[in-house]
Amino acid sequence: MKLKKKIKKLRIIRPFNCFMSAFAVSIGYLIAGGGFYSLSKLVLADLTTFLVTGAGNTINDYFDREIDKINSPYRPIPSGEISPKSAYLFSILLFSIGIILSAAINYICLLIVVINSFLLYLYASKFKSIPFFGNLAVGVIVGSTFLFGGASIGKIRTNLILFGLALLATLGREIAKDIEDIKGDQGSVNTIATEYGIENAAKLSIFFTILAISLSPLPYLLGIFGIYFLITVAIADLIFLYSSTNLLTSINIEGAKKYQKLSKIAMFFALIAFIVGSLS
Ligand SMILES: CC(C)=CCC/C(C)=C/CC/C(C)=C/CC/C(C)=C/COC[C@H](O)COP(=O)(O)O
Ligand SMILES: CC(C)=CCC/C(C)=C/CC/C(C)=C/CC/C(C)=C/COP(=O)(O)OP(=O)(O)O
Ligand SMILES: [Mg+2]
Repeated sequence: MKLKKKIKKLRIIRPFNCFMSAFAVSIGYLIAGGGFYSLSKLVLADLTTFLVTGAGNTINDYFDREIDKINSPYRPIPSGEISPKSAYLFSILLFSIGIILSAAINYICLLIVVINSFLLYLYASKFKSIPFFGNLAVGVIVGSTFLFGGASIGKIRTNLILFGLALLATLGREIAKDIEDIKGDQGSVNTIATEYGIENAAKLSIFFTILAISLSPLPYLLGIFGIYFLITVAIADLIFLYSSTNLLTSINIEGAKKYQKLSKIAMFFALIAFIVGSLS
């Protein structure tokens, strides 16, 4: 029973996001030409990313513990499963292990992890309350997963297009998530939704999502990936498009909730498309 409770507490790191981030790093590694010869670097990079993502999600819940009593009362801290102090210390431990592991890869990876760790901490404690800038910080961090995968074998510039696509799609999703969180954010966190209204936030969210969709054929048009990528990424684009039209027709908290969940599924299919592209 005790082990079950401990495992349940680990949901504070949002394991699915940790795996998804590490998966993106593996894709960046593959596309940059990583092979079996440097698998140890890939394993270290994936583990580092899993831990730093978990640390970022945990410190986010620590600083959001008051607003999450309204926005997400089921999360581990507001539900009383984990004390704020334990969550804070656990997050710092994960950041520390991630930084140490990245030093074993190379200096570029160490630099990326230190920058991302500070950005994740500052996002949770300060940037989240700066409209748009907070969303942009999350987009940059998510996009950096592809750069980190290439950096593990010394090729940081290889995945700049994937960085841009991930940044734009994440930016769209984060702005919509702030619509979903507007009740708890009101009066304590300044977001595009709280400062400029739900309708403007929805339009800006859809703008960045459509921009990401429009640019998604670039890896094919530039000859980086083949036709199988184009076919597979079209699935992701269709889900992004469906989620955006959904939000456009129901510009409210429920519409934003549905949009951001569909958008995450689209992101997963986009990752599959990148894998297909790198293997075909
Ligand atoms: C159009 C096109 C091809 C776009 C590319 C989309 C793409 C590949 C995006 C990157 C996906 C990725 C690597 C996600 C990492 C995991 C993740 C969902 C991170 C976001 O975390 C912050 C978020 O606010 C956490 O909230 P929640 O997901 O609701 O727990
Ligand atoms: C490449 C390396 C070394 C690390 C990457 C680290 C990554 C990809 C982290 C995952 C994405 C990320 C930026 C998470 C930040 C924490 C977070 C949950 C942001 C969203 O916070 P809120 O706006 O409070 O939304 P919630 O309602 O989901 O808490
Ligand atoms: Mg939060």
